[in-house]
Amino acid sequence: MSRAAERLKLLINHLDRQPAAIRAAPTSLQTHSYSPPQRLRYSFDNDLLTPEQRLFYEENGFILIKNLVSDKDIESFRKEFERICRREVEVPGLVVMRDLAIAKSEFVADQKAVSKLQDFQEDPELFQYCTLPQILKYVECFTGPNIMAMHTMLINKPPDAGKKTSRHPMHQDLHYFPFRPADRIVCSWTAMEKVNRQNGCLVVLPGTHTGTLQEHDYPEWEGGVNKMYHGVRGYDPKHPRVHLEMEKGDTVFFHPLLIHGSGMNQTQGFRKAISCHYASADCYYIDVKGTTQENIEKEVQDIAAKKYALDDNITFKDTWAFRGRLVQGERISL
Ligand SMILES: CCCC(=O)SCCNC(=O)CCNC(=O)[C@H](O)C(C)(C)COP(=O)(O)OP(=O)(O)OC[C@H]1O[C@@H](n2cnc3c(N)ncnc32)[C@H](O)[C@@H]1OP(=O)(O)O
Ligand SMILES: Nc1ncnc2c1ncn2[C@@H]1O[C@H](COP(=O)(O)OP(=O)(O)OP(=O)(O)O)[C@@H](O)[C@H]1O
Ligand SMILES: O=C(O)CCC(=O)C(=O)O
Ligand SMILES: [Fe+2]
Ligand SMILES: [Mg+2]
Repeated sequence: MSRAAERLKLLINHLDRQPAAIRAAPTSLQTHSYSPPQRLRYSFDNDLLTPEQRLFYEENGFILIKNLVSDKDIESFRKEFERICRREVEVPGLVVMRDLAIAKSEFVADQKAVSKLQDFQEDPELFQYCTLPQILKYVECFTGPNIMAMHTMLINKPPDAGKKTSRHPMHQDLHYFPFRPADRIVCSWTAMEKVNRQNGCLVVLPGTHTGTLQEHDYPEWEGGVNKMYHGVRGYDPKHPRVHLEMEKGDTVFFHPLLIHGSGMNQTQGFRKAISCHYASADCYYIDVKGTTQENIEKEVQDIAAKKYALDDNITFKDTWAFRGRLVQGERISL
């Protein structure tokens, strides 16, 4: 048995030997030196993840699966992306985002101007990504059997125009989400081509998923920051980080509290990735009033009011409830 498997077995055996009363809650029986072992809190066992993989996710907050999405599927996402850029298809609700440096310039050809598509739930070709059975099998390990696709993106990180605006500041995705519990939310992010340090791969701070949601603000960057690209306040660049270099089709699953971002694209190519945030259908909405998420709620409501041409009464919760789509099991509270 591998070391990880042994540790996992020990953890479970040790836990199962504890009296229920001690396992359940701190009581006067417990001394201060006794710290009860934790059950594996971040993942379920559905015979897919190996003990090593579960432990890795528990400790690091992400897991990388090689070669999970076929070239054929990726080519179909790429073709659809190009059709959208050429305006051959119109997708209800789709947000087409341009990089700050490009949005403010008049001289860039249209296809190259798109840095991100968001909310492609009404595009059957792209939404195919969110329903791929091999992805959902992994997602189920974190969400359980009833699964909602809550947030969809195709990211086309442009060559940096010289102002470092192609960077994505370090952040926790949970900052954007008014639903909980965090442990039943997971992002899948698939490289549509080779991604490396040169073209701005994902950068993660391993283990940060065990912390709490931090305050987010626009970082004070000289060249500016894209709309809604908030970063964790007081980011410490000395914190150990891991660059996730990936091949086409490789997929990383990560926890919504994991601090991550991406560096600038120093190549001439457009670095492409497709992603979906999933949540258990029995997650519940929260009110973010009085929390660190108030600033993003306000920005989202201002944009949504314009986008959907509604009055300003659209709630943060509603913006999520009508974008979310059931992809497995039954729709419950989201
Ligand atoms: C887990 C989730 C994590 C994340 O989602 S992090 C990223 C979140 N990002 C988003 O949600 C996308 C935000 N972007 C958008 O909604 C749209 O791109 C945005 C900003 C509304 C602009 O869209 P449109 O209105 O269609 O574009 P437009 O060309 O008419 O521009 C209107 C005004 O917005 C400005 N703009 C456009 N893209 C920008 C950018 N990237 N950064 C900052 N400002 C930007 C643009 O210059 C224009 O401003 P002005 O009216 O000329 O002063
Ligand atoms: N003040 C900040 N607040 C939030 N995130 C930041 C801040 N400064 C840098 N980052 C983010 O930290 C990550 C690392 O950025 P940085 O450009 O330093 O290195 P890199 O591009 O990942 O690697 P390399 O050392 O190869 O250039 C990127 O995601 C970047 O957007
Ligand atoms: O693809 C990237 O650069 C990271 C995108 C990201 O983390 C996000 O949009 O939340
Ligand atoms: Fe993110
Ligand atoms: Mg860099």
